[in-house]
Amino acid sequence: MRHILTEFLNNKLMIKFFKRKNQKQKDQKPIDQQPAQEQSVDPSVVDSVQSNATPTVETPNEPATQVERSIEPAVEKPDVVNTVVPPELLAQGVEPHQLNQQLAKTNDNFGKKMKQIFSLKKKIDEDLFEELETMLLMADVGAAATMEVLENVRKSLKRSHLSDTDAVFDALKDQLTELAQVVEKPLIIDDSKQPFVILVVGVNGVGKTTTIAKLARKYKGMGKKVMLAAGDTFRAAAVEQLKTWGEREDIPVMAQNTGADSASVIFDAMASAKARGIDVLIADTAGRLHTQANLMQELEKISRVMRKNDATAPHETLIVIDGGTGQNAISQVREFNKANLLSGVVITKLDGTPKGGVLFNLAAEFGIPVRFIGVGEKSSDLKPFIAKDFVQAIIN
Ligand SMILES: Nc1nc2c(ncn2[C@@H]2O[C@H](COP(=O)(O)OP(=O)(O)OP(=O)(O)O)[C@@H](O)[C@H]2O)c(=O)[nH]1
Repeated sequence: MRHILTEFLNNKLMIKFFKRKNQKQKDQKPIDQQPAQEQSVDPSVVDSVQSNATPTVETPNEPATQVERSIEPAVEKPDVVNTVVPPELLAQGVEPHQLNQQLAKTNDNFGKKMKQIFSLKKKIDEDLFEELETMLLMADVGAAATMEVLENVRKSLKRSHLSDTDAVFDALKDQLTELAQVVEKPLIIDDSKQPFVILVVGVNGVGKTTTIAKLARKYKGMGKKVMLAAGDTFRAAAVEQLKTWGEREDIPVMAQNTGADSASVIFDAMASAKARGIDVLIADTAGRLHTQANLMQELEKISRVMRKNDATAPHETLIVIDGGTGQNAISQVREFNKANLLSGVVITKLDGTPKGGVLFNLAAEFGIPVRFIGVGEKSSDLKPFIAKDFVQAIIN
């Protein structure tokens, strides 16, 4: 029901936007009479999306014990944020991180566009709000989130009785942060679960295998005993990929032949993990197409079978989505969420796309915690999601 409403709002807003655009074109003065920046909102951003990275797996190659570090020292870049991470998250390996460079393409759609808009609009009027609405829609924020955020900006301006455009800029940033905070719930490994089981789902090519590798290395680096289960039994290549990677990293991988029952591979892996005192078991699943209902049923079956081993498993069901696919990623979450099994999201490839606004869309529509964001191919490029850092990186 909610997505029908969202689509309706989307259509309504887009129609309104294009009507406005046409009207503006009619009203437009000849280009040479306009200040150069007046063409600030560039619709071409919609088409300027980077294509997905080539779907070959490149596994990380730093030593497993390497602790994740920020890429650049904060002191050299005044824009860079250093978040104070609560001690309980630090204990889980969550560190302050700097994202400005990695999210530069999304920044083009937010920070830069906002600065353009505010450099031209010196008073708060409907025109300013229309420009902001256009900007947010173009940045993949989605209709429902756009309306919610702008409505809250209006309310906060009313409350604070502020009437300068700087206040709008700040209010918009605050509202985007508030929305992103809804999904800021880093994954905490519950040590009382032996093993803590993470089931990883998502369609082919989104970066699932790479994410599993990054997670395994991260937890191993934190001193945990990690095991992988090659539950994608549809494709021999997927099993081989995990096995080769596991051998190289000295991480055990439980696998059976192609065509084996995925639920039984994961069930056996759980039993073996228990016997070997493994702390974290990460189970891969087939890159099932969300349109294939039988594959969804299989996912439900995997969860059911896991519970025979441990009534509380899986302790985390993570969907991996490719941030560069925008609305498509939203549809994937919607489909997978029909079985109501998802407990976390990983958004990959945010470094190669201007579509990072999809995160707000996700937050407004589903509210499922975004556990990690992928901002590069190295294992250290899988970052716990911290809303303030994210917003500061895309609006600075
Ligand atoms: N730039 C960038 N590339 C990434 C990121 N995450 C994954 N990739 C790349 O995306 C490609 C696909 O990743 P895979 O892990 O093979 O994706 P998959 O979902 O397992 O795909 P299948 O093996 O086809 O099921 C690889 O080239 C990865 O290196 C990321 O956060 N940023």
